[in-house]
Amino acid sequence: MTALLVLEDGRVFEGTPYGAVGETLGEMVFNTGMTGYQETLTDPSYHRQIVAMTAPHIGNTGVNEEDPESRRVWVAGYVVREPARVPSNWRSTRTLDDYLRDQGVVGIAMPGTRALTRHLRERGAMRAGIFSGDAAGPVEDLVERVRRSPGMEGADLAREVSTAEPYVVPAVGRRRFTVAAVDLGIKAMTPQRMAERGCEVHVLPAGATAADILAVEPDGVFFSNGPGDPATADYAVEALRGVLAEGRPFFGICFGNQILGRALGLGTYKLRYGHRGVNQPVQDRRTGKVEISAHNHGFAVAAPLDGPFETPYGRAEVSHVNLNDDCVEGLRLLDRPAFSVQYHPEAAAGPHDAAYLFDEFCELMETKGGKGA
Ligand SMILES: NC(=O)CC[C@H](N)C(=O)O
Repeated sequence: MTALLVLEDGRVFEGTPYGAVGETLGEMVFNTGMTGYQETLTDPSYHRQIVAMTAPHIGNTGVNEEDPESRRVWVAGYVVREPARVPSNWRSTRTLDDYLRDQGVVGIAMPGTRALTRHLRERGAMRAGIFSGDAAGPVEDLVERVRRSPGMEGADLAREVSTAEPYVVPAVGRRRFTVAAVDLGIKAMTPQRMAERGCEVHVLPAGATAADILAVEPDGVFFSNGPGDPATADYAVEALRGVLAEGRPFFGICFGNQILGRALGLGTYKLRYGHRGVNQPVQDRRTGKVEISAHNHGFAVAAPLDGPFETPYGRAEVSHVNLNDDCVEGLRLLDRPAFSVQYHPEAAAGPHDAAYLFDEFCELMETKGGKGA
């Protein structure tokens, strides 16, 4: 059986079905990680995106019960070059193909993942569709279907993936801090990394207001990663402004960094094809040290790179930059206890170079947060 990957600019790739058979639409992006495919599939930030893996062999270690970052697979579709024929790992309970089929994720295995990646690097991320079985038809019709689907700019998605109800992740060992974490698409490893450092993490739905957040009486506040266009998340910006006005310690990751940028009055913009993978070089501008880091973002904050700038909450600066493209990778307030990064210090499949940022959040809570240790 044939499967087709159709891009909005009319480019078509042929392959065979992988996972579920049928039709899916989404934004076409690529991920360069050599490892961590389960974490990628279950990262809520990939909601409404079709993800192509550039690593040529996917599924080698099968699927286990421990690595998912959330309750389900979120990618809208999955593109691989060659699926593993004989998955093998002591933790594996089934094959990736089975798992994708079970979760209803339409995918394609195709020889052209390298050509696809080069195309996206030149033309930028774009809308796409995978069609197989009864869904495959005349290519002109499929291109039309893709062109009629919604794009990522202007997409308000965080509330679609967030928890409906608040829940608590208990501290491992003695509780040192109470953290209010707003789930804009949070990954399981994030509260886990905080819990390991003695944080009791109260995870709140995306729509939480400043009053809801402060009602937890937190030592610190956290805003998570999440899908969609940060320019749409006015509710989160407003909630964060309330938190900053109170002077509570704040840490944000990815979408959380973009929301901090917006709360400071900065704009966000769409990158041509974004950063998705586990080997992006980010420089900490305080120390000059370079971290190899995990990324998943298609948007970025526009901020001055040439030194501190004024915001309604005092001075701020760009704390981290990406050495590949000078993109803003972190923000820090100089007069209040708040900072954020565009990349992923929790990185479950690694690398762990940026894990120190969780320690910095704990230090802020200890010195500026009231209750402390
Ligand atoms: N992982 C994230 O939080 C991604 C943030 C945002 N959706 C982006 O693509 O830039």
